[in-house]
Amino acid sequence: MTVYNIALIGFGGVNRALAGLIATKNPQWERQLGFQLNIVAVSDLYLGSVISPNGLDPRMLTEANFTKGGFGQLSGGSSEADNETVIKLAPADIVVEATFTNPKDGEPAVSHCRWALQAGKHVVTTNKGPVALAAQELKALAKSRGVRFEYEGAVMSGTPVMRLADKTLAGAEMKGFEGILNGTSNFVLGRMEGGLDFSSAVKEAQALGYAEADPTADVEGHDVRLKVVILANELLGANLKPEDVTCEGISRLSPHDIETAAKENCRWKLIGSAARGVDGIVVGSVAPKRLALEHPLAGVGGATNAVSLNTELLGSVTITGPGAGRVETAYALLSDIVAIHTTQPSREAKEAA
Ligand SMILES: NC(=O)C1=CN([C@@H]2O[C@H](COP(=O)(O)OP(=O)(O)OC[C@H]3O[C@@H](n4cnc5c(N)ncnc54)[C@H](O)[C@@H]3O)[C@@H](O)[C@H]2O)C=CC1
Ligand SMILES: N[C@@H](CC=O)C(=O)O
Repeated sequence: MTVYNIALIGFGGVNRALAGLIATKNPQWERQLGFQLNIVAVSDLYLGSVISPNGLDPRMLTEANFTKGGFGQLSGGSSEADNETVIKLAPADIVVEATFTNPKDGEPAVSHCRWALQAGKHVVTTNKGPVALAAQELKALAKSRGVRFEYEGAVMSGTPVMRLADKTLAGAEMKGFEGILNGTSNFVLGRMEGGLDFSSAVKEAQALGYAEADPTADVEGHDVRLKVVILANELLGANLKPEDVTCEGISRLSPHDIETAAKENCRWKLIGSAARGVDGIVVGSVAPKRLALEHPLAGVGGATNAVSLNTELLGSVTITGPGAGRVETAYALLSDIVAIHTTQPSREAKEAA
C-alpha cells in the first residue's frame, strides 16, 4: 500500500477539512485511488507546530479544541509556528500549503513552497499568491528537483478548470475566457438581490468559509485579479502580473443598482476575463457587469463559479462548480495528490530501483 506522508502548513478551514476527510476516507481512498494519507506535521501561525514521524491522529486534530499555541501540548509540538523547520525537516513526501493568500508578494507562502521543493518534497497548494506571483520559478524548481508543484484549487476551488483546459481541451486552441471567479462576491450579490445589506452578506460568506482572511480581497476584485493572472498564464501562455489586469470590485454597487437591474431582467456579476488580441497580446480585466438574465453566467448563484473558455476549435465551453468552501477546496488538494500519485513512481518502486 502507498502511504503519502503530508505536512500541513496553515490549519484553517481548508487544511482542517482535508484532515477531516483523511479521518474518514483513508480506507476508501486506498481501495479507489491506491493510497492513504498520513499527517506527519502541522504548522499554523495561531496554533504552533508539531512533528510526529509516525503520524498524527486526524480525528484528534480536527476535534480537539486547540487554543492559541495549543500544539505545544502535543508530543513533538511547540506553541510557536516554526514553518521552516517543519517544511525542511518533517518526514513528509508532500507539503500542503494553505496559509493566507498575500496578493502583494505572495509571502510567506512563496518561501514555504520554495523550501519544500528545494528539500525534494512535492507541493500542493490552494494559495493563489505563489501561483499568481511565482509560478514560473516554482515550476522550474520543482522540475529541477524531480517533484511536483500542483495548484488546482487556486482557481474555482475543487472545480477542475485548469486540468480540464490543460488535459481534456489540449489542442482546442484557447483564445480567452470570461467567468465568475469569486464565490464570496457572487454570494454577496445574490444575498443583496434578496434584500440583505452588503456587510451582513459579507459576514455570512465569512461564516460559511468562502471569504479570504481579509474579505476586502473578495469584494474589491483583488482575488479575481489573481485568478485572471493564473488562468491567463496557464491557459493562454501569457506572462501577466496583477498590475497588468484592470480591477474594479462590487463594493460600489448600491442596493438601488441591484434592484434596478432586477426590474430590467438583468443581474450584476463580477466578471474576470482575459483574451488574446489580434496582436497576440493577452489583456485581462476584472469588473462588475450587468448581464441580461439569458446570459449563460447570469444564472450562476451562491458561491458557485463558472468560466466560459473560448476555443478556436470548439467555440465556447463552460465549466460550472463550487468556487469556494472548505471541503470543496480540500477536494482540490486531494485531486492534486491524485495527479501526483498517478504520474510518480511509488516510494516502494523508487526504493527498489
Ligand atoms: N476557503 C476557500 O473557499 C478557498 C480558499 N483558498 C485559499 O486557500 C488558503 C487557505 O484558505 P482557508 O483555509 O479558507 O483560510 P483560513 O483563513 O481559514 O486559514 C488560514 C490558516 O493559515 C494560518 N496562517 C496564516 N499565516 C500563516 C503562516 N505564516 N504560517 C502558518 N500558518 C499561517 C492561519 O492561522 C489560519 O489558520 C488561502 O490562501 C485561500 O485564499 C482557495 C480556494 C478556496
Ligand atoms: N475567497 C475566495 C475563495 C476561493 O478562492 C472566493 O470567495 O472565491
